[in-house]
This record gives sequence, structure tokens and C-alpha cells, in this order.
Amino acid sequence: MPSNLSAADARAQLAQLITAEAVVHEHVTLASGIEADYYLDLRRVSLDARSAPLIGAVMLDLLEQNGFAGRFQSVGGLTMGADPVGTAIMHQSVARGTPVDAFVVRKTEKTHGLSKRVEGPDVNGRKVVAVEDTSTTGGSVLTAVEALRAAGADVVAVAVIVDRDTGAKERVEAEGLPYLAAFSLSDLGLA
Ligand SMILES: O=P(O)(O)OC[C@H]1O[C@H](OP(=O)(O)OP(=O)(O)O)[C@H](O)[C@@H]1O
Ligand SMILES: O=C(O)c1cc(=O)[nH]c(=O)[nH]1
Repeated sequence: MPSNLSAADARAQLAQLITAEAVVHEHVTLASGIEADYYLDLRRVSLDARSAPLIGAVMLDLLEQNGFAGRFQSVGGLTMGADPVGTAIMHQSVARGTPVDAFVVRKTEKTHGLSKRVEGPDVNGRKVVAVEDTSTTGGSVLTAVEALRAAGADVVAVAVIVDRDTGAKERVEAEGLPYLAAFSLSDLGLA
């Protein structure tokens, strides 16, 4: 990503790539069991060399614009959709001279080795942001929040790339957490 790209240009380019690469108009069953007539395959952008750096920039901008600059030390979420989002933010934070670490929350605790649920630099006592590629019910990100709290982290916010506008915001806010989304459905021409 060119270092002189403005925040608005990064956001516009990312929206264009999501629309072109990740929106699949197909009948699908979602993680929650809900049926839908489109799917956001955001792994197609979070693992794409053109868009991954834009994700880091747009998500850091979102956090900064909402007052979280310097207020968290680590970022990540429930594997696997969240994993490239957390690492994109980490790499962009390093590029900006304000480094934050990343973590991965396993779906279940590892049954050998150190038996960890949250991988990466220890989150105990740290302020963290829980991220997602997309949220539908918010169930996945709240699973991550629960695991992070159990590991001693102070979760300060939830941030997602795309909000599907199907209840995640309300569920996350009911947990007392700010819910930030870089793109709404209308930003992507889906509403
Ligand atoms: O808000 P929710 O209702 O929880 O749905 C959103 C979740 O669904 C997808 O992951 P999925 O469960 O498909 O698993 P994966 O990340 O392992 O592919 C996506 O990456 C979110 O994690
Ligand atoms: O709710 C889900 O499972 C879900 C929706 C979506 O658009 N994309 C995705 O990866 N998961």
C-alpha cells in the first residue's frame, strides 16, 4: 500500500475490493444457522496481498477515529476469520510507529503443549480489541471476548470490517462494549 494513500482513498479502495472479490450472491447457511441469500467471503480480501494492507490501515483508522489510539496493546479474535484481520492491524501499527501485538483465540483450548486458548504474547492484564472479518449475530466475537476475559485481558472494544446489520451491534453493546464497523451494508451496495 502506498504510504501516501489517504484514509479516504484506502477506505474507497478496500470497499471496491470487497465488493469485487468477497460478495457472493448465493443461498447459504451461516455460522449461526441463519439462512441468507448472500455471503461475505472476506478471507478472499484479508488474505489478498492487495487488500490485506488496506484492512490494516482502515481498521486502525476506525479505531483512531473512535478514540482508541494508544488505548490498546493487542488485537485479534476467534480463529480463523479474525486472524488475518488482527495481523493486518499489527503490521500497519508497526508501519505507523505505534506497534500493537496480535493474538489468536482458539475455538477450543489446546489439549496438549501449554493448553492455551489464547495464542500470542500474553494478554493477561492488557487492554485488547476483539476483531472480526464480519459479524452476523456477534456470537463468534463474543466467544472471543469471553475467552479473552478468562485469560485476564481487558477488552476495550469490538471492531469488525463489515457489519451485516443482523443484531451483532446490539449484542456486543449489551455486553458493555463499543461496537465499531468499518463498512455497513449500504457502504457496499448491499442494502
Ligand atoms: O457473528 P456470527 O453469527 O458469529 O457470524 C460471523 C462469524 O462467521 C464467520 O466465521 P465461521 O464461523 O464461518 O468460521 P471461520 O472463521 O472458522 O471460517 C465469520 O468469520 C465470523 O467469525
Ligand atoms: O454469519 C456467518 O457465518 C458469515 C456471514 C458472512 O457473510 N461471511 C462469513 O464469513 N460468515
